[in-house]
Amino acid sequence: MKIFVTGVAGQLGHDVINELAKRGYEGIASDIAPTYSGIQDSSEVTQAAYRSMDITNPKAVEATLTEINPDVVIHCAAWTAVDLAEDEDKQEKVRAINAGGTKNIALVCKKLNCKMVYISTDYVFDGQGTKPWEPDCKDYKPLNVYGQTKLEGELAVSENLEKYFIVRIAWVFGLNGKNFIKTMLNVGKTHDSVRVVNDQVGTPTYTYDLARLLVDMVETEKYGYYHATNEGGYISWFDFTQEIYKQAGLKTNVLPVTTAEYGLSKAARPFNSRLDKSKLVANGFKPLPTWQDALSRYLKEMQDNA
Ligand SMILES: NC(=O)C1=CN([C@@H]2O[C@H](COP(=O)(O)OP(=O)(O)OC[C@H]3O[C@@H](n4cnc5c(N)ncnc54)[C@H](OP(=O)(O)O)[C@@H]3O)[C@@H](O)[C@H]2O)C=CC1
Ligand SMILES: Cc1cn([C@H]2C[C@H](O)[C@@H](COP(=O)(O)OP(=O)(O)O[C@H]3O[C@@H](C)C(=O)[C@@H](O)[C@H]3O)O2)c(=O)[nH]c1=O
Repeated sequence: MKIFVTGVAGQLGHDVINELAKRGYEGIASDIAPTYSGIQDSSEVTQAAYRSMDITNPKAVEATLTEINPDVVIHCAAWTAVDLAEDEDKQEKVRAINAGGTKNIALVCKKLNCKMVYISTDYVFDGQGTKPWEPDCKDYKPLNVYGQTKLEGELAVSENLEKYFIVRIAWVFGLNGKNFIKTMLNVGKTHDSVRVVNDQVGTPTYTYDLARLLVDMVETEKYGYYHATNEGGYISWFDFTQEIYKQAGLKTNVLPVTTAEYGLSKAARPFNSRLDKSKLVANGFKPLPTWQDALSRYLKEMQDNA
């Protein structure tokens, strides 16, 4: 199988290419930079075949994908800076990447009759109530520009293709790129205490674990919508921070606050980001390990790469 992966200079794409290499598949890595610009951790992705491609350029997407003619595209590239996406002067670019870029890829996948995986987010929902969101629920109501444009990307895939997987994930952490854990470790080293919201509830996703599931998926024809995060239960960002400091051996005091009390975010975020993952097991896929276990392996991975 030949698999084209976008967003390899980010968290998830990096681990997807490494998972493909581990399993003997031909992975072609892509991002917007002229050459691979992710972490130099001497893993396979640093040596993989690489194609620079701006997903917002339809001609470039058509030419690159047609030349490569992959069996599968795993589309991980996105604009992921949630607060910044709210800025009036950024919104056009955010939409061009998350919605337009995804449509460009979907249209070529249709022509080539190849499978497409689109990675989406808990932020397509409004977070009302406490019931976990099911993957086939259509009550979309994004609260922010990032979520709205990711939803537009989902629709571009589902309206144009039949051979697709739309996989919604949440609260992502991986070696290569920015995430909440890295932010909290930095804050923890310089502050005695930190305020963290305890009214937004979800479950983190470790890119290393998710990459395994995504490759399992593309080996099948079990198309459709899925939710995938680590197991281990639903938690708040406050709970997550407490466990991060505990496992990292930091003594920083974590103070629980409501989103209103925190007051520093530009973008509104869903309170209820609980994702129902039962469809994974129902369709024969192996769930991810617990987030507590994932966090411990991640802290070790970071230490080994320091
Ligand atoms: N991070 C999270 O918490 C979550 C992420 N997701 C989704 O998961 C997927 C993977 O996320 P993650 O790995 O964290 O993302 P990252 O932000 O780490 O990586 C995204 C990559 O896409 C690249 N990119 C941006 N614009 C373009 C473009 N025009 N053409 C080509 N590449 C481009 C970025 O490059 P550059 O940095 O130069 O802009 C970056 O390297 C995304 O679809 C995201 O929406 C879902 C839920 C949570
Ligand atoms: C840094 C910080 C954040 N927070 C809050 C802000 C926010 O509500 C929550 C998480 O902060 P972040 O900035 O990491 O959140 P955010 O960037 O919104 O994370 C989201 O990213 C996108 C890409 C997704 O798709 C989502 O699944 C989710 O992972 O924690 C605190 O309460 N205290 C703090 O010190």
